[in-house]
Amino acid sequence: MRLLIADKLHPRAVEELSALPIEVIYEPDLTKESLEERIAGVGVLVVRSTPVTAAALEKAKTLHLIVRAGAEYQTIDVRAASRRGIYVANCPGKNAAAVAELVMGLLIAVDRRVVDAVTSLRNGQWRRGEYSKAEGLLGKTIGIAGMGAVGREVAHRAKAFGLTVAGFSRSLTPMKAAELGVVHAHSLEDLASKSHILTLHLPITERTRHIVGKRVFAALPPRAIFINAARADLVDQAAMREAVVTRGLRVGLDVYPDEPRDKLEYASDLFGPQTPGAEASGTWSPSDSEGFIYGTPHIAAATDQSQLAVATETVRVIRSFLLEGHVPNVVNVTTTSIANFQVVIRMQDKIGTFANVLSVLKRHGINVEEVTNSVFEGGGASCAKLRVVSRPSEMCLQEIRAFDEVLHVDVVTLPNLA
Ligand SMILES: NC(=O)c1ccc[n+]([C@@H]2O[C@H](COP(=O)([O-])OP(=O)(O)OC[C@H]3O[C@@H](n4cnc5c(N)ncnc54)[C@H](O)[C@@H]3O)[C@@H](O)[C@H]2O)c1
Ligand SMILES: O=C(O)[C@H](O)COP(=O)(O)O
Repeated sequence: MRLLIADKLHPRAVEELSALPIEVIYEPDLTKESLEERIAGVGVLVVRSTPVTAAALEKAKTLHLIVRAGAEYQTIDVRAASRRGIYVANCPGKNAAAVAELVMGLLIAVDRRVVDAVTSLRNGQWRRGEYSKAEGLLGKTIGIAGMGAVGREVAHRAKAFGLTVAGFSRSLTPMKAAELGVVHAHSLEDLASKSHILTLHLPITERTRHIVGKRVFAALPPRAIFINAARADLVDQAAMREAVVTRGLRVGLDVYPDEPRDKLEYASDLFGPQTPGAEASGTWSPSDSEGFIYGTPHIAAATDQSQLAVATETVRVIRSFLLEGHVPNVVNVTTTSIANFQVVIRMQDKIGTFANVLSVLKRHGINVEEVTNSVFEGGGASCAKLRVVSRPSEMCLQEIRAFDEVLHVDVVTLPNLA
């Protein structure tokens, strides 16, 4: 089987994967288009940001597994993969600490205007008076939108800074919030109204796209700090820029709607003065009463520690798939079965017995949802458990029992766990 790594992956993981019984091809510079040309004949695919499209999957006749070496999997057409029976897995939480570290870095950088202070020193200035004007963080409230892996890491660090933490998340109940030691918010606007600092750690979905707009910015107090190291499309960019001008919003970003891929240039007016008509010169820096935007070029997850953790998890997923047939962190296998009954069949472990049983079920119109088969020591007998939607009739069971190799047949009703 062939394993294609279509993005940069920590060298230690590439080395470990090469020790597995699989041919490893490392092509870190593949793009959406070139992946389409290289995917034929591949059994396992590893990607980070390289998109995996339905068109590529059309050509992936031998593909079994796609591993996204990162937190999310929006860059993969999971529906198209599911239609072809291809497993998709990710590496949840493995880069959370790195993202939280950058969030804290952006927070302090914004509050103290660190970037401008350094730029000023680089220009041979000593503007101690100007850069001594800062608000401080102690005792303020940080609102965390999305209390998943990253959100929790941010909460942990924020508490160490003497901040009160408030949280809003899909499954965060008041009781859960109390357990985590955070103030519960019932909506994003409620969170903003409770916070001096708002940081986003939500995934991008149909429900979260542009979830942060005018109303959320209006609910924040003047001169609030807003951090987005999650996804740019969570935010109405025009509303954010307007809040910088009208409410003195101070912003720290790691993600952008128009991030360049495969280019080293990024011409943007985001980091200069936001007031319409204001002159953007190389020496412009915001005053202590003005809103502004700081940014990093999508580097939140990019520490060596985090890349190694993600790569190690990638190896674990692939090793488990290859050696145990089990896919950890799989995201596209249904977790709710529609099966209502389990047919338990003990039989002699002989060629054709199982096929005979299946052909009887087929003749009686019984759809098998799941199958497990255990072979007993010595290899003489096996026990198959077939989960089915409808109860097989007595006649169907008698036909199965009639095979000489079938030792015992039973039907049990599955518990309804819903
Ligand atoms: N800048 C980077 O390099 C970088 C790195 C890692 C992750 N990220 C981004 O950060 C996001 C968070 O990462 P994570 O690892 O914490 O993910 P996660 O899945 O662990 O957490 C996401 C949280 O959002 C909540 N959520 C989902 N939909 C919601 C909704 N409609 N309303 C309210 N809450 C909702 C979930 O319940 C969960 O608690 C990722 O989705 C990714 O977009 C960015
Ligand atoms: O989703 C993620 O894990 C981050 O955005 C990091 O993406 P990257 O692996 O492409 O750096």
